[in-house]
Amino acid sequence: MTMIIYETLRLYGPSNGMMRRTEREVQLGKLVLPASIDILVQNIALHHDPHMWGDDVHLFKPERFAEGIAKATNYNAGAFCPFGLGPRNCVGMNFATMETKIVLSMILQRYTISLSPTYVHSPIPYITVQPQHGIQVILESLGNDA
Ligand code: HEM
Repeated sequence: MTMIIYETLRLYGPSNGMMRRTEREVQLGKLVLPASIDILVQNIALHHDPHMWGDDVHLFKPERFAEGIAKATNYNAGAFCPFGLGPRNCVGMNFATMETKIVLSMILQRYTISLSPTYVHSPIPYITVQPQHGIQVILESLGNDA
């Protein structure tokens, strides 16, 4: 389940960028950034970069995390940052991950989930990344009272 959550956050994490401000002039690769400018660091771009993830970057492959985040990112700490990075990263990270696991476990004990034929795959950035037309799913009861 952890691998599925990671891969979902990689491809469709709600955050598509983090704001930062330069305190002083800094060199970033070939770029020289002046002091006091705002930068939008697009984690969504890092998560979709084939140089980091390979040619299958756009495929939903939870197994890429089978040996952990470090291995999946080839030990590049910045390549996977759905909750941001550094001292101002998301304070809700552990809560959100635990909540996701609890909710999924509760649903999967009672139902199977499949996508409805009416579902149209169209994630769009609108403050957060969202499914443009919603996510229509079909829940089928497993017939137990778990
Ligand atoms: C899947 C769920 C979530 C994702 C992907 C997410 C992602 C993020 C990201 C990318 C940032 C910016 C971090 C940075 O600038 O480096 C952030 C900040 C923050 N998040 Fe979340 N978040 C999630 C859930 C939550 C929840 C459930 C809470 C509260 C219970 C929360 C509270 C915060 C707060 C307070 C900040 C600001 C931290 C600061 O500026 O020091 N987040 N989150």
